[in-house]
Amino acid sequence: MWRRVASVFTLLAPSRSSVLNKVPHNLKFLEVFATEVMTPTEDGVLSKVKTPFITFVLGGPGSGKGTQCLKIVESFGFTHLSAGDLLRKETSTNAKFCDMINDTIKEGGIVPSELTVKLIQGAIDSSENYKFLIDGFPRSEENRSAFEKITGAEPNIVLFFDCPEEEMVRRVLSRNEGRLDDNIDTMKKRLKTFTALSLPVINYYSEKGKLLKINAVGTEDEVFEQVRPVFAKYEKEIR
Ligand SMILES: Nc1ncnc2c1ncn2[C@@H]1O[C@H](COP(=O)(O)OP(=O)(O)O)[C@@H](O)[C@H]1O
Ligand SMILES: O=c1ccn([C@@H]2O[C@H](COP(=O)(O)OP(=O)(O)O)[C@@H](O)[C@H]2O)c(=O)[nH]1
Ligand SMILES: [Mg+2]
Repeated sequence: MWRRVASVFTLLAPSRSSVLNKVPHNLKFLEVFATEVMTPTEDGVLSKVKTPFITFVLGGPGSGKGTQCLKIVESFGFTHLSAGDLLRKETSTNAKFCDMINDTIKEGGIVPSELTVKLIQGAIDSSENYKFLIDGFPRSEENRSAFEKITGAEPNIVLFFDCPEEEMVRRVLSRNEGRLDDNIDTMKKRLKTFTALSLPVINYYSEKGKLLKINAVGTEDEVFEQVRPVFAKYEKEIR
């Protein structure tokens, strides 16, 4: 029997009310690409539970994460959650955090993990889908450990768009979306943040054998031809 799991975030957080509260707490997403676990229902019968398939999409600013995510959505039906978009949206709906988020983005810094994780968690919980691209998060080891601690979940796979700095600068400066951070001063700061705080996360997942490195140089379609086989290979298993 297939059941969709309403929340990914209860494996280590049993206080939240969700179908996953019934999953034994020591079960984690250790198996890369595994999307089902056996879990006892209320009457004690074991049944298959479909667990969310989480892909972290990482890479420097302007490396093409968002662009490739849209293509993955089109071809493979994932739900795209851009952490940056969630934070930008929060600035228009949450006066309390508006200035803090905008100032952090303008300075090329990283917003406190608890807020970002809460926004990602809310977006996953309110989605009917079970396949997620989490774009632009985690940006630091602290982000990563907060996500694991708060949600009890880990990504199934991690994509890394590897792009030279000069190319990222070129792309960001011609992005033309009216963003606060698409200027040369902020970009320099963002690149420093990326090297100092985000690369360690990428190395962490590389050591765990979860990292899929993509050469981000080339046309959008050329880059996607490297991305496509990753999802095509596992499409049946995560359906
Ligand atoms: N392969 C590519 N070649 C040239 N420009 C690209 C490519 N991929 C994306 N872009 C452009 O570069 C800019 C940054 O891309 P985006 O997807 O927003 O990157 P990120 O989300 O990593 O910051 C956008 O204007 C986008 O249209
Ligand atoms: O998990 C996140 C994601 C984004 N940001 C902030 O939002 C900015 C823009 O992020 P986004 O992912 O939209 O930028 P991109 O890399 O796509 O250009 C970052 O530089 C950070 O200041 C953050 O603090 N935490
Ligand atoms: Mg982006």
